[in-house]
Amino acid sequence: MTREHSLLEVTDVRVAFGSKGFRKAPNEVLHGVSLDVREGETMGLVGESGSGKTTIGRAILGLAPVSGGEITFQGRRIDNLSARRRRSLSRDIQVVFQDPYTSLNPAISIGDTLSEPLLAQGYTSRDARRRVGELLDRVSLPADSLERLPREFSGGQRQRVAIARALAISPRLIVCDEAVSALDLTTQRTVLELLLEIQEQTGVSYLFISHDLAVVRYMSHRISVIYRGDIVETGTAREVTDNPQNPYTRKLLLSAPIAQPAEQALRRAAYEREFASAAK
Ligand SMILES: Nc1ncnc2c1ncn2[C@@H]1O[C@H](COP(=O)(O)OP(=O)(O)OP(=O)(O)O)[C@@H](O)[C@H]1O
Repeated sequence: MTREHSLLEVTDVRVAFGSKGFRKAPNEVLHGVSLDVREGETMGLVGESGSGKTTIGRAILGLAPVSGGEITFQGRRIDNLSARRRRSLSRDIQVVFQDPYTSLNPAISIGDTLSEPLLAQGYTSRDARRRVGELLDRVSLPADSLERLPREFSGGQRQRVAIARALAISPRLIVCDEAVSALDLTTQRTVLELLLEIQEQTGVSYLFISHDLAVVRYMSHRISVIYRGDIVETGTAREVTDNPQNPYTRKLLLSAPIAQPAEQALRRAAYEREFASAAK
């Protein structure tokens, strides 16, 4: 499949912060980033803290100032949309954030949280109620969740609510920004399985952003690696993790836990040899 078939294309995107302040030099945090997400695939975006992952997600959502390059969705430019057209794009592109404790409004019941995007898209209250029931079922939350407030749910359950809200109006793309990072390992696993099942059933695409290469490898068809605002490597999940071309990717791999300790030791030794010879 070529880039012409991409659902989302980010091409040479630059983002700089702080340029409006008096005498403040703009701080460019994305230096011409390109990546694409195809229909029905999970594109993983991995890099260490501060490398620019969230900024890419925010640029796609129209929440970061794009100073160069372009972003297209289904072939149409979206980095320069009016607020009204941006709102209508939320039908197609949704987001699940990291923190299930702050991403839900604490004063709004789960039922209202889920019906709000449906009513905004013109659902009647009856159709919205029916759809909310389906969504709760889809993310395996009990039907009596409707009247309850977010504080009555665990972190994993709240993340299920956030996923149900993102799914409500059947988007084509969900940006998952560290969507499981705040959860314990067992809960992470069940939420990841849920995301995979949903993709299988609906064909939704994910841009799956995480600092954790093990999680990204598990979820993604392809992976882009970002380092200090530049994409340094893109390939299939297997290419990037079995045969990384960039030294930074190899470093990330060393810190990612893998199932076979012996393989990890070999990888580490090869990496250390390579760096020792590069340093000579
Ligand atoms: N609104 C902002 N104003 C100024 N600088 C910002 C803003 N948002 C992000 N940055 C800077 O941009 C850089 C990239 O941040 P970003 O949040 O995209 O990184 P990240 O890879 O997602 O990191 P993390 O995994 O820690 O969330 C950082 O140096 C950050 O300080």
